[in-house]
Amino acid sequence: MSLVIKGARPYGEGEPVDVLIEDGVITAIGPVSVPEDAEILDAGGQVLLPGFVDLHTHLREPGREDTETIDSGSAAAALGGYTAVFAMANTDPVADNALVTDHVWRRGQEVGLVDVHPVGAVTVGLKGEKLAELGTMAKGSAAVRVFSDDGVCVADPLLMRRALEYSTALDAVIAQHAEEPRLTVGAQAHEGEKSARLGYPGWPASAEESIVARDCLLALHAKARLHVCHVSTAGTVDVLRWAKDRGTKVSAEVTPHHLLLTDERLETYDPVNKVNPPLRTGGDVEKLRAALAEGVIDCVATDHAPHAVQDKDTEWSAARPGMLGLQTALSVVARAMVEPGLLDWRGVARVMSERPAAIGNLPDHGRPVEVGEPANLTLVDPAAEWTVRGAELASIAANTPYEGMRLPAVVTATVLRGRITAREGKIC
Ligand SMILES: NC(=O)N[C@@H](CC(=O)O)C(=O)O
Ligand SMILES: [Zn+2]
Ligand SMILES: [Zn+2]
Repeated sequence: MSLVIKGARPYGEGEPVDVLIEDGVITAIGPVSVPEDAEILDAGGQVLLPGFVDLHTHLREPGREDTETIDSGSAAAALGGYTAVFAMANTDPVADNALVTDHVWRRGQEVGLVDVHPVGAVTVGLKGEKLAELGTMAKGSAAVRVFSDDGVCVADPLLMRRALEYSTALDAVIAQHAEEPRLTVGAQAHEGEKSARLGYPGWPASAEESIVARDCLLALHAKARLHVCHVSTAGTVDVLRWAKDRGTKVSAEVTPHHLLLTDERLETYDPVNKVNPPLRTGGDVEKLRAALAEGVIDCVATDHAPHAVQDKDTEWSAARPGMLGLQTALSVVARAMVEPGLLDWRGVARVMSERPAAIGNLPDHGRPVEVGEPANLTLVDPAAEWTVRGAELASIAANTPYEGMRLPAVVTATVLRGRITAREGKIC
């Protein structure tokens, strides 16, 4: 099986080249002689990047298949340019044992559109009381290497310390949803001028920053790897910089929505804007963008969080937090980072593919677009624009905060191990 991508610009640099892919591996770059049986993908000078890797997605299977399944979520991922995603453990039942994590992995391979790597829960039932069997999940067919109680924080410092210590023997990383629960009881929105004026109970920046600081110290002393989920405040950036400077093995992600949207959206009272952690201020957004450009924040992760209409389109306080993200991530990053000149396409490859693949221990993703490398690739038309319509996205749920927005940059094809999984907005 061979595929030729004709006239693509790797990383958006230089003159267009042809890329020959045989048996899932890039075998030639340049002007290539096209094998007779080869499939042709005409790139027309578009940008060729390594396939995107999402460290943080909620696929809702098992348990809430009315909002997303591994099937529908894989389609959304492929259409968004992803070749690998990490599916969070807050399903029902919780992915706190190898039975569930192996099921998620197997189902992802059956669907075959994207590698679905299950995240294992840190604690049994996400209850924060006792450690789950991390070792059994690591040894299963899913070979789990990322553990997280995302949705809730591992708040108990002793449990967090034990999880970090235990993870070192598994070469795993603990991904923390940093939210001190005692500081966010009843919280509904970023605690600030907007929430005060509009009457939303506040979610203070310090609830995130205090946990990140604590966990960085625990990780440093345990010589363990910590990953901070969905960084949302300027203060967290300062803590991360301080921790990295002292040699802490800490990595961090930021979501597309925290790079683009602010608590100005609270004015609408529309729960489509409700998310955890909450949308912050313009000043936070500016600092998050700079930190991502600089590398203090390592990568972009979507925190794709589908919710049913009845759980979302209700009064603000009753609505579930979370937003769709897989199919809009690239375009939002283009708007927030590429258009203002904070990242070029090589930088996009770094934050959406290379760094997340390295953090998630995926040897075959996030690799350079070079001969001998696995053909996990994404083709992007940087000049195109599109209008977001929740109903037209591949997800079962439709809770996008970008409804009706015109966004730059379109994913025109995704290639997984040499096979086209998505092309011109359609699943292959
Ligand atoms: N981000 C959210 O607002 N919601 C996530 C949970 C989480 O990421 O904390 C969800 O599972 O819906
Ligand atoms: Zn979270
Ligand atoms: Zn999440």
